[in-house]
Amino acid sequence: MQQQLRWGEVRVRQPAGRGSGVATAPAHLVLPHHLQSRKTSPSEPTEWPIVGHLLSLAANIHNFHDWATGVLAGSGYNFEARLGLTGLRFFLTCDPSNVRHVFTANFANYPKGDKFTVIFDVLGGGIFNSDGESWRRQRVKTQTLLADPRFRAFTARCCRDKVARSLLPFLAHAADTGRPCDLSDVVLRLSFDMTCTLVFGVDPGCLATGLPVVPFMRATDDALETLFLRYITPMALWKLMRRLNVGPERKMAAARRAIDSFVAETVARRRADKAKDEGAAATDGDDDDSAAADLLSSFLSDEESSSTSDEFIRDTMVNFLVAGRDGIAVTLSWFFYLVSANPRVEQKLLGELSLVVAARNNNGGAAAGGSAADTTTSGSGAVTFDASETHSMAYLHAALCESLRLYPPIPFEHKTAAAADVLPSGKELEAGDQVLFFTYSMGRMEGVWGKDCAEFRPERWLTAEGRLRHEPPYRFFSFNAGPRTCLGKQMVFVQMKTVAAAVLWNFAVDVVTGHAVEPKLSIVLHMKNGLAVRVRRRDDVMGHGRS
Ligand code: HEM
Repeated sequence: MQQQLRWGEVRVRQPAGRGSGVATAPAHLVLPHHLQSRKTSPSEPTEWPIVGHLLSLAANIHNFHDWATGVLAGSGYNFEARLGLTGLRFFLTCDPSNVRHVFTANFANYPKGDKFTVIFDVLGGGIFNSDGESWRRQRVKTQTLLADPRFRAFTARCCRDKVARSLLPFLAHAADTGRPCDLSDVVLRLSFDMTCTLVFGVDPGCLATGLPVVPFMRATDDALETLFLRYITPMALWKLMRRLNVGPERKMAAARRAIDSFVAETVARRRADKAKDEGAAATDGDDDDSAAADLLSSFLSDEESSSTSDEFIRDTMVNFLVAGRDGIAVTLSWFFYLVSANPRVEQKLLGELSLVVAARNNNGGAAAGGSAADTTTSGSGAVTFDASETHSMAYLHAALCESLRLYPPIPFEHKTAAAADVLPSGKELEAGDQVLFFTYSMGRMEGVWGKDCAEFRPERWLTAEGRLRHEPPYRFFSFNAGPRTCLGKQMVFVQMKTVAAAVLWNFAVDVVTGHAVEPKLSIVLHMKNGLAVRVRRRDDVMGHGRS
């Protein structure tokens, strides 16, 4: 029987006198270098002639994040992916020393770059999409807006109210009917409503009864989905689709129209309200202390904003929306999934919450900084927690960090070298070389997080005294590192702890048996099949309730 040939091997005629027929010879003996398949370790994908690593990528695309993690683990945290004759190559890394170098030490050599700006055109000239002086100015302004004590108080209040008025009643209804729900959709709607309230001062009502389709939310979903396709499609091709208004680019154009018209209407309304308020204040001779604290209002009340174009305001607000809406939702989805699979952690979280409730009861029923009536029970009779109470919950904080380590909402970061450079791992980069930093993989490397790196173990974030342990951002990279570190980190913990505490205390969350939970291939680490769960009221959970 004729022997099956492997890729990269070729049949050669046996020289006369050594028998007839064909025999196989290693490709490197007969093919030019660029036509040979190459592989230096078993975990490394094979590099085929003409297509490079594309075949391996295509074969593993359904399991991309874990496959890439295996490749990086097997190749010492660094790997160069080459896409054959396209000439494209990407250096993949999850090496903390490379992160520290690129994001901090040699930050100036790694701007977002033109490619990012072109792909993410929906972000306009906003902070995510800018470099240099424009970025620096926007960062200072954003820092000021987010650090304003009025905005912080508004964030805590909005989140607690939304949890009490929408989330807990929704879950109570799901528990009473016993029907499963997609918790990842529920928290995405919650986070979209909260983020729109904080950014625009408008709650679009995505988490209303019946979970309605909200065109503005649908438009942002469509835009994010198309952005990922742009990332993996040759630029000339998606630009052609954009010109012809076909395929995903048609969806993107419609999404942009919907986003732009929502933002334009909201900005116009707010400018009109502001003019009215100023007119009234001039008549009364009174300054308005109760002015709205959302970011758009604060932005417009700034002196300079009267000369700021509507286009720039649109870009700024869309960037805030994109920053806020997915991170919280994605983190909470994975958090509830991990907690439901780890009863030991769940019990420790309930134990920590019991102490808060006991302290509240000793205090006459009032949470610190608020009255008992508006901070402890929602309309459905469920208990909510105030930011002043969740602030001290170190174990809950640690469990959220642990979730962010294993499932970072932004699973990879992309940088292009402006000038030639040598990375600490030894990799020599030329100007224009692209580097992909695999945050998802870094959270799963034994050399970085220890032998138990695959386990969900919040204790790794705590000192022996139970205080939070600081992890440098180049190891815990979920919020980025260096001068472009996430500006929303402090506020998202306030929001996520408020949501997580209320859900955990009032409900037991069980993932529906047989439901396959896996990451989606996207620029954001959503769940591919959602998170089908059943919720039960804690009061009804025998032998599993809180102490
Ligand atoms: C769990 C939730 C969140 C996570 C995991 C997260 C993570 C990140 C990451 C990885 C980046 C770097 C993105 C890049 O440059 O490619 C970033 C940037 C940023 N984040 Fe967040 N983020 C979250 C929530 C928020 C929220 C709620 C806000 C508030 C509006 C926010 C504001 C920002 C801003 C303004 C930047 C840009 C910083 C700059 O380029 O200088 N983030 N975030």
